[in-house]
Amino acid sequence: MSVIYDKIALIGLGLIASSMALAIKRAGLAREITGYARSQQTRDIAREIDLCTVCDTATDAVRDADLVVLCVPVGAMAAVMADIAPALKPGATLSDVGSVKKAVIDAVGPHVPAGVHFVPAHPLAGTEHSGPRAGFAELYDNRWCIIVPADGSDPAAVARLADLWRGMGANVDEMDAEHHDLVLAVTSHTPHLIAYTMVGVADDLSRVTDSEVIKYSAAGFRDFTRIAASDPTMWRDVFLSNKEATLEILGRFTEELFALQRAIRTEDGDHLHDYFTRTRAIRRGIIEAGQDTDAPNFGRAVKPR
Ligand SMILES: NC(=O)C1=CN([C@@H]2O[C@H](COP(=O)(O)OP(=O)(O)OC[C@H]3O[C@@H](n4cnc5c(N)ncnc54)[C@H](O)[C@@H]3O)[C@@H](O)[C@H]2O)C=CC1
Ligand SMILES: O=C(O)C(=O)Cc1ccc(O)cc1
Repeated sequence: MSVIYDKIALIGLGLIASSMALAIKRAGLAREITGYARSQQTRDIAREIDLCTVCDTATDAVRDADLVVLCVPVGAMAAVMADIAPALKPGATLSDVGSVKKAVIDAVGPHVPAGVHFVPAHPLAGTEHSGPRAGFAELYDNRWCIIVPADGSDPAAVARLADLWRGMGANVDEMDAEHHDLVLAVTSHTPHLIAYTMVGVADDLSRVTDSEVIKYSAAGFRDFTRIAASDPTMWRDVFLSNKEATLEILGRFTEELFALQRAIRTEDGDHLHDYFTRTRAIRRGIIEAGQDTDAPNFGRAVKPR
């Protein structure tokens, strides 16, 4: 791989940015990587692990950068952008990795100076861990990165960012923001909410079940607890900023749940059997289509020890 951007600036040095820095270095995709995080502690850790050139202000990090990537929680993107906007180099590309796209485009877009190319993106890869120590170079290998070109995005800037993500190991697709947010509400956001709920229910019952919930956790519940350990700030922001699509999917989810609840109450075994037969076919279809790669879901990646 060869250099795609001379200088890349990563704002927010958590799981996603640190994995980007390691994947960029692995493939030699940039000559220089700078980074900034709000907390002194995070900057100190990033320096200690030699992640990138860590700056004490966001404006120092983005100065002269050819690509700036916002890697902060979705709700923090607008404020960060307002701070760095005057320091962006004309002709630079600005991107982000937020889990929601329409709200980010609406919040960040108005701050983007003329002459800066805004190309939002979202890598469909992550874990429940946070912070600069959580990153690993393989996180994006064989995962999807969805690029969501804003209206009037420069095709050359889009193609260059796609090359960067491919260089980091990802497969790249394009989608519009609204469609992205609906697809992610189904595949990621609502499942996270269900996991949070299930773990909350188990916790509410803990007086009755004592420690048995943990002791006898089968794989399904263990996955729920893993997901429910994800960063609370990040997920608060995801739900508040993908409100419409999440509520739409939750509405459908509760309708189906009530139908299953009724089938159990009325002992309608045919309903249950038909439903589970249908869902099994969906799972098998995913496997036959080769969509289920080494990890059973895109968030299953585990940091190699
Ligand atoms: N964690 C995951 O599995 C995935 C997360 N994302 C998205 O990536 C973004 C970053 O997530 P992670 O790296 O997981 O989070 P993280 O919690 O590991 O890191 C976030 C970083 O942003 C910094 N930060 C927070 N607020 C800030 C502010 N106002 N100004 C400057 N820095 C600030 C924090 O200090 C931290 O360094 C989020 O927008 C999230 O939606 C996308 C794909 C997967
Ligand atoms: O850890 C998991 O299971 C995930 O689902 C990771 C993840 C979280 C948020 C995203 O926007 C994309 C991927």
